[in-house]
Amino acid sequence: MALAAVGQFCATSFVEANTKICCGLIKKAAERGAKMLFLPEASDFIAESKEQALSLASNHVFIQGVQQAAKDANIWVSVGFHEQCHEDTQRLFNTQIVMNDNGSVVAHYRKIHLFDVDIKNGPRLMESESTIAGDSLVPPVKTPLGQVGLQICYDVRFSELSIAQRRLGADVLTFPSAFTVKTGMAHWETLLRARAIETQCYVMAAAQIGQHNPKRASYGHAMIVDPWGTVLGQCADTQEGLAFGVVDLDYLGRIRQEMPVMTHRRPDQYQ
Ligand SMILES: O=C(O)CNC(=O)[C@H](CS)NC(=O)CCC(=O)C(=O)O
Repeated sequence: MALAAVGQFCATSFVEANTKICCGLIKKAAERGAKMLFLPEASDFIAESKEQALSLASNHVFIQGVQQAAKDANIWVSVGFHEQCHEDTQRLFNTQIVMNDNGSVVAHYRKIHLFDVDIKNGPRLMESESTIAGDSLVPPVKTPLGQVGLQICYDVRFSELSIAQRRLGADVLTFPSAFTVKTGMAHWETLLRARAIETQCYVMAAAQIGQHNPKRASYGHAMIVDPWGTVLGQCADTQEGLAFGVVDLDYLGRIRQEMPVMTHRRPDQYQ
């Protein structure tokens, strides 16, 4: 059994300020006894324009700061950030990394589903204009919580990816996010709990919250869901903070044994 934490805050275009907030959350999570902390998607910054994002991504203080904080606090950390691409200098990857309690990166995933949507009365976001889609599913990585499968935000809507992670051995699914307020109100908790229930995995959903800039706001409600679909912890509605939950792999094993949905699947019928 190990304690996990998810973080929630409002990133702006000030990379140093965002770094400081993340390092503070890392320290607090470790002081409370968490073995691993999950931070949101795009924790390094939320930019106001594509041009600003490209210029901010050249600043490497964020990852270095988070690595040092993880090492100092002796805690594993998952975090989302914008990653530069050497072949394409006009777009960035939307990336999640997992680092161990020494600050060394042990897993690296680039978001494969891009959020290109245009909803009546907002939001309209065209992620592919500024982001390069990743092209590989990353096998789960061994952590103090168990095997953690990496996905990001909008990926949560594509259940095939979660099923694939479960097949590869995931105990925990992670969705660092910056959900829009409108889609978050309608879908966020339902999607996360559905992924937890159908895969029988813990779900760690760190989230951005609040008004990042005049054009952009996020829903928040960072939460931890257990493999039965119970919400173990959820961040307060309006502020920066942490939520905690115990990951119990014996409980997870019992749920999988009592209702072995993975062995009941009939891919012969669905494909
Ligand atoms: O823009 C950045 O810098 C970081 N990237 C994001 O915040 C991404 C792309 S715009 N947001 C989402 O995927 C929201 C998904 C969502 O809200 C839903 O699925 O309903």
